[in-house]
Amino acid sequence: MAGSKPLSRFWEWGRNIVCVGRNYAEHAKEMGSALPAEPLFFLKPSSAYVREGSPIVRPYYCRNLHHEVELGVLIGRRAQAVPQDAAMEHVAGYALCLDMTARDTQEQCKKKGLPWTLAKGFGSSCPVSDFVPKEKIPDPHKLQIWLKVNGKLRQEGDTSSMIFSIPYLISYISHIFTLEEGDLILTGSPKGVGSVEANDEIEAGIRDVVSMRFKVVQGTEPRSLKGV
Ligand SMILES: CC(=O)CC(=O)C(=O)O
Ligand SMILES: [Mg+2]
Repeated sequence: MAGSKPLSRFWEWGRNIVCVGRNYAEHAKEMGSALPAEPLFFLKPSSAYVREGSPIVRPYYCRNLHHEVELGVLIGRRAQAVPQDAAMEHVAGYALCLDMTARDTQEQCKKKGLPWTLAKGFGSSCPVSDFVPKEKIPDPHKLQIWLKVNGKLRQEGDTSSMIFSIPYLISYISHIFTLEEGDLILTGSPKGVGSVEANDEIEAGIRDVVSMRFKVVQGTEPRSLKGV
């Protein structure tokens, strides 16, 4: 049961993972997407979580797995239709997160007008760092987030460049559905997203706060699905 586990192990709670897309202008540009007038968001299942020590598994149907480094905001208190000026009272803390994306699958989904679940919601699509209590981050809009693949810097972004601020996102989402204690909001990726292959090592961090490492492995097609 969710309430019996400490919030610092939020990945064990089985709560919602709410992802915001196109929240950095330069990332929207590199994807050839228009800037959103209102937040775009989608969900990952809670079984998408993966922690350091376990690998990121590239889905068998994916030929182009992309990394997206994002700041995660952990909800500490139920938020239902909260105004922006009260939104931060519902935050317990933060985590560094990856929104792993099967980019080729996503392109197909976009073309066919299908949801992004196959592209964004596969097992291990949400690697997360240790929990960082909010007292350790006086201003979440003044953080540098970065990501390296095999030691080479691929992404470096400043959370001050978000199009929609954290209070705006919490308020906006909480007017659509109730955010529960243990829910995590991924706030969107800065520019520099790119491919990873099996055996690559991803290292990512929030400068001076937290970092994490993950290995990528290739998933195999389940026998039972062959020919379906
Ligand atoms: C184009 C995307 O995949 C949107 C997204 O996830 C983002 O972080 O931006
Ligand atoms: Mg993303």
